[in-house]
Amino acid sequence: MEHPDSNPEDLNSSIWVFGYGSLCWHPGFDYDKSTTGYVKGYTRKFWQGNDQHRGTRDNPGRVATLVQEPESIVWGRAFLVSGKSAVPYLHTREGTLGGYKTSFEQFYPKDHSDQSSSSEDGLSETSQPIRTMMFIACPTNSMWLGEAPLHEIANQIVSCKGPSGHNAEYVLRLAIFMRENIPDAHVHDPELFTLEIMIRSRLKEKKIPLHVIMGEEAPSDSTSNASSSYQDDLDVRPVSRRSFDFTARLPNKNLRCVNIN
Ligand SMILES: N[C@@H](CCC(=O)N[C@@H](CS)C(=O)NCC(=O)O)C(=O)O
Repeated sequence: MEHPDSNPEDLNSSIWVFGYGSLCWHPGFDYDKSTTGYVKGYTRKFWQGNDQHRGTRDNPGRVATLVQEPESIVWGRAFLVSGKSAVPYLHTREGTLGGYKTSFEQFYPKDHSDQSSSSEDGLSETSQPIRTMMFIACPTNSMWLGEAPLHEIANQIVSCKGPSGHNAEYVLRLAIFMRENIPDAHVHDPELFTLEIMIRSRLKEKKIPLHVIMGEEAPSDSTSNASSSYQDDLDVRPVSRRSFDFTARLPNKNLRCVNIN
């Protein structure tokens, strides 16, 4: 892990940013291209508290961070950003408001190879690893919640919501993104998908309709049938694996606390 002091980002040049939480399905900034892939030596945990997007000061939600784990990898999505507004936006969203710190790691595109690649942005048929900036929550930040049994984390997530929506939406959309875009996603991150099952089960027990959690309109058939059974199948239309149509299908909502201008 490199630290930014040795490599201040030059706002006039392009930079790759790695996302592994809401950035996968809700980047919130313009980018030139993006691709899926992974970083090595980390595991994804829902150990960072959040009262700006998915919780409140009195009832903070849990969002993703990375914890170092030598033999693990974390799949996510990298973005090539060149605009001057993306990096300041991310520092505000992730750093100032989210308690995350900047670090730099090697990102391995899903089609990477150790062969040399001449492309200027590092992406080509046989892409080499790419140096990316990412945002990681450290245990010393004021919102850190840390480790807890997964069932307790599931209970907390199901009971939290904030200005950007329900905490359960945050986890479910990440799980859906991974399942739809990462090969064998469940193999690489069993904890994410176990948490997804726990959350879905608790929502079903509480009879909380998924469209409410996901901030979507009620499915058309549920309005016609008053006694409709619990809607536990997300209206997830087939997504193209080519260009992340996934994000195009999300309800168009800006992060209320941070507006990119
Ligand atoms: N840094 C991680 C996590 C980012 C993240 O989830 N940040 C939260 C808290 S600051 C956020 O922006 N949430 C927006 C939302 O929940 O819609 C990533 O690369 O995706």
